[in-house]
Amino acid sequence: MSSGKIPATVITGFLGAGKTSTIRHLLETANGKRIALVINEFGDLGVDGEIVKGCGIENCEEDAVLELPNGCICCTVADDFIPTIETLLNRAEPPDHIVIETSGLALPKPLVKAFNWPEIRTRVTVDGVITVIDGPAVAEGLFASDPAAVDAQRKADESLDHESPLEELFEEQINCADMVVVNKTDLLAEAELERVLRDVKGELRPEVKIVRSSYGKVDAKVLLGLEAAAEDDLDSRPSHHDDGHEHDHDDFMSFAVDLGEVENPKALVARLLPVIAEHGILRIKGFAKVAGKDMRLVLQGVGGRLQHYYDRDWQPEETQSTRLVVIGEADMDSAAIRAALESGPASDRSASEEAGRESAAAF
Ligand SMILES: Nc1nc2c(ncn2[C@@H]2O[C@H](COP(=O)(O)OP(=O)(O)OP(=O)(O)O)[C@@H](O)[C@H]2O)c(=O)[nH]1
Repeated sequence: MSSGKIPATVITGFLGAGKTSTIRHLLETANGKRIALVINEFGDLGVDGEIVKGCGIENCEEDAVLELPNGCICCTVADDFIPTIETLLNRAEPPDHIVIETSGLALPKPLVKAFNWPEIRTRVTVDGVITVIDGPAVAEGLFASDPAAVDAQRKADESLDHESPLEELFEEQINCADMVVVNKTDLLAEAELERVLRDVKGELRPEVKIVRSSYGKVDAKVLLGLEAAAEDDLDSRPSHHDDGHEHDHDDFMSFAVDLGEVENPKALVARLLPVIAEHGILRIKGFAKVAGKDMRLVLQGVGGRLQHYYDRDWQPEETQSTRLVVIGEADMDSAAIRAALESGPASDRSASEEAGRESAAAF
């Protein structure tokens, strides 16, 4: 980059939209570029970092992945984010490019603003903000306002912010974008996709490019090198929080459950699906111990869609158990969800009796 600054790309997007998948593909197509990855995750299991570290991609060494597990990168800028970037910049061999994955609940604009902090301003620039969108979730109206609820809220208190937390986050993330990736096109009929593309386009600044993808398969050449210098262009990226209005951490919550050993993946899925549906769980992910298997099972749920696959052998130092992070809106009933998930077949439960350990945290 002509400025001599190291470029940084911010990858944002709602829970489960496909950020980690996009980053994996980016690393696979980076063509020898030395990329450092900063991963910020909501929930305390570090699932995304683990998945990327286990990827086996050439050029993707473990020390190139730094995790910021505190849930909301935009609110821990001074304590976590700036020191992490400084660490990367001060390495004997600094990276060619920094890629930052925000948690699905983070606001990108405060993060972009942080690139103006004197500690890093002269050495790094925001090459671009890339917002990954879950195409089917947009098509199903997950981020649209609920007119009845808004009306009821307005009647109750005129001064309230009338948008749903999901709608507001979606707007924050696309308002800040330099490029939007409409992902999961494999799950959309052409007409639905066209509608999503049209709707999203209507919300964006005119110069913002939209690309479509399936499983985040967008080449690094497309994603990197936008040269947006977004930190110099904050005014064109409107945010609900420009007036100093605080970013509310109480809209969403996460907690971890430990389900011991499961009989097989099918039984685990059968146990999870009705609970996800009944409680409107937004995201569930983690690793499972399957009876008789040496390999760890990765479990990924976005809304009612569940995927699982074995990624690698359990390591000797790891506790072989099923640990999942559950993420939802703040009013979800964590006690009922925990009870429902733990009431699987007795053989599935044996190892998890002491698992009351709740790492619940409201953000
Ligand atoms: N069918 C389909 N599934 C996808 C696609 N992209 C990602 N997924 C799946 O969606 C789930 C979530 O994908 P991730 O890439 O982990 O999403 P994320 O945005 O990083 O998730 P969080 O970091 O938890 O917010 C995984 O099970 C993926 O395999 C896609 O294009 N099509």
